[in-house]
Amino acid sequence: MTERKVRRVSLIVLDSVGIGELPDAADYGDKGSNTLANVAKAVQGLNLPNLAKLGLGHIHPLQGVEPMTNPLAAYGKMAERSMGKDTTTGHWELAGIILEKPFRTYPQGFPKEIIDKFENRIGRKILGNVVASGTQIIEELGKQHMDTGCPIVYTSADSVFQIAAHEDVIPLEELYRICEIARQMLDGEHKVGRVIARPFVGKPGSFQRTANRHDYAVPPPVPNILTILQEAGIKTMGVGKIYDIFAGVGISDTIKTKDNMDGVDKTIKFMKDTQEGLIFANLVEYDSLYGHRNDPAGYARALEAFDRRLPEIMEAMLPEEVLIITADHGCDPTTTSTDHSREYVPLLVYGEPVKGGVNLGTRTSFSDVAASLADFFGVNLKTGISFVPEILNNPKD
Ligand SMILES: O=P(O)(O)O[C@H]1O[C@H](CO)[C@@H](O)[C@H]1O
Ligand SMILES: [Mn+2]
Ligand SMILES: [Mn+2]
Repeated sequence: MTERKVRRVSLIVLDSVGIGELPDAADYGDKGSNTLANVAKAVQGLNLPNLAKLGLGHIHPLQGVEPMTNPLAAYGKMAERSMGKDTTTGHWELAGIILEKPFRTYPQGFPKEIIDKFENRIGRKILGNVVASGTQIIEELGKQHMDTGCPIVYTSADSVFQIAAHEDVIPLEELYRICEIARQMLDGEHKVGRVIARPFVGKPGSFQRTANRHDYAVPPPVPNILTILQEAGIKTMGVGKIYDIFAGVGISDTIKTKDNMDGVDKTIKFMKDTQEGLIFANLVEYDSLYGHRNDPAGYARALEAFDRRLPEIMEAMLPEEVLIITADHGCDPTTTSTDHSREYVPLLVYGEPVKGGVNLGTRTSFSDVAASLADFFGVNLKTGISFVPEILNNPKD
């Protein structure tokens, strides 16, 4: 057991904010993807003065983001070691879980025997069973769904079984129940990463998805850094999707969010209310509203909105606190693909305990974050390489 070095760590995941193709990106159809750099180019330069001050411009050339002299944070980028590019795999690796076997995906839809069994169990036929973008598939099949009462099943490049239904046709309660049936069924050989309820409202031509989305994840392997911290009596607080991504395992407290700015508000609320532990936040809109929807201008605005809130987050920090800003995969909105991209993620580590300006280089796994959390909190974890020795101010040894 090492010595505890900080009181609190705030770990903020900017969902899908990748920073350049991984060496094996071509295997995933993602050659040339670079979410941050391509968004910056598409809008002729990003206005991110606060992230620039931390050192974002040192990680990769980004139009409009200068590499400042004396950056306040230690900076680098991380490769994903697990074979995947989905949210679950990315977050689990940040928590020290390396998936040897990727979650199974269904580029041709789900096998007949699964669909037959599912239809029998829920007492309704289904529509779709294809790879699709969620907003497009409800436009395409929404009317037929309303006429027949058949839910729409679709998947993506991620390991997901998504069920879309109009809230007036299949009430939420029933939608959640049929998702639980799917979750139960999709085990063993067909253990998909997530079953997702995708309710929507409105009329044909103007359907809108609602905030009643619900994710049913497979529970993560243990131990991981969250369960280890919890067992050591260190509180773990999830903001936004974190609780769902870990199926609640290793999460002491959780708070839901409406959007990115609410995610920042709730993160700051935890920072004000709790004096110690890990605050683990996910800001999902980069991915859900802009990355998957191929909207670089919206993506840029959302990055700039976060940047404007960064000083508030920094002010809420304790003297013995470290802020880590990173991501879970890419989702380049400038490529034709509407799916995630296999990318490096940025790494910024800031706070009084940390030496600014240290180049943390190219890390071989996201699990270096977990190893560093273990190091900061003085607990043991066997995965990843801690960057704490490289950045700690006045190590007490
Ligand atoms: O296109 P929509 O429905 O937003 O779905 C996207 O969101 C899913 C889960 O985050 C991904 O697998 C992708 O399919
Ligand atoms: Mn994600
Ligand atoms: Mn996504």
